[in-house]
Amino acid sequence: MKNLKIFLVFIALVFSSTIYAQKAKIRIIATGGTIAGVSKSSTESNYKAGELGIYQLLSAVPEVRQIADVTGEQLVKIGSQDMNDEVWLQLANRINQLLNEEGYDGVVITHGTDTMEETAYFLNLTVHSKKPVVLVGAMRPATGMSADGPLNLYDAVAVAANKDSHGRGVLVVMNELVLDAKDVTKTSTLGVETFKSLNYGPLAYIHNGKVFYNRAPQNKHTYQSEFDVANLKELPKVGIVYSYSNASELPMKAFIDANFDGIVHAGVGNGNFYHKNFDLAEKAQNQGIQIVRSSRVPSGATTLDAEIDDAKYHFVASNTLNPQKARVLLMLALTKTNDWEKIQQYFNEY
Ligand SMILES: NC(=O)CC[C@H](N)C(=O)O
Repeated sequence: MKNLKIFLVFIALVFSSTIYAQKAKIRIIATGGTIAGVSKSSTESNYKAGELGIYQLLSAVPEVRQIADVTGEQLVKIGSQDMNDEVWLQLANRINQLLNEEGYDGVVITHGTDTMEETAYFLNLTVHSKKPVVLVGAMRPATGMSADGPLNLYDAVAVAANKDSHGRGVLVVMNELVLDAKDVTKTSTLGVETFKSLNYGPLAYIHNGKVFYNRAPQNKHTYQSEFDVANLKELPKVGIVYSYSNASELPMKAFIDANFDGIVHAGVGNGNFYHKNFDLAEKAQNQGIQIVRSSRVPSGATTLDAEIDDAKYHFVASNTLNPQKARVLLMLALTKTNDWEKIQQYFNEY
């Protein structure tokens, strides 16, 4: 009887230690945003983003400790409208370190939603690992009624700890969906269902912490990426010019005069220009400023049956990349080359 008891305790110990050993080691990097936002009352719509620290966020979801071995660090505490190249470079380098040198199995980044899609795409091109990197945020502040942050954070850790998430590039987890960095975009200023993949649909849905994948991104990313920011102190200067009827040429002119390295044109329809901006863009390209033809239309590509002959003007078609993501790829492409054909190749591959 005594031997049986010792045997059972031994089995329980071995069993629990293997369960513990199997828990993925996940690092959370906190940057701010509404997920860490605080308002005066639970119904207050006016709030301050990025107030709470990482361990305060985690205390709202103790359940994450059941699915992963979670630790955290605070990189910055900002609303993501203030996201910038410097923080992007720090973030990419830190994630590469955590995954490739410090033995973490996955990284979750808490982030404001305003520019989350840009950060996701930047990391998709600069993190070199198959391990999951997940961005997560919230639309309601942490102190709001039915705050969406705790469930989103729980889901993000579940996705980061899931073996099926490997090799799918950087992911955005919001509102029980997994969305890929290239296609995801914010579509509503207020709704919790704001993030959508308008061209290809979500990669997976999540229910009770279980992740059900439907597809994998077809473009190159993360472990296949040839972009490396490890030794960069800054990124090339690329601006965005927005088009509309009777558009002014002043913004395009200002970027040219300020010697920007590239301009992304958020054109109308299939990437079309107001004629005065077209003339300026042609002139800029001849001076060595790269022009990417994107569109203000939320979905579809700027390539097929375009009214503009890109090969003639040496313009680069953004394909399905929206202007803010086309800017990210153009900045990274310009760290490698100033040849428009090579840049177009990057836009076809990434
Ligand atoms: N829902 C949000 O996260 C918006 C808050 C803030 N503007 C940000 O992007 O950080």
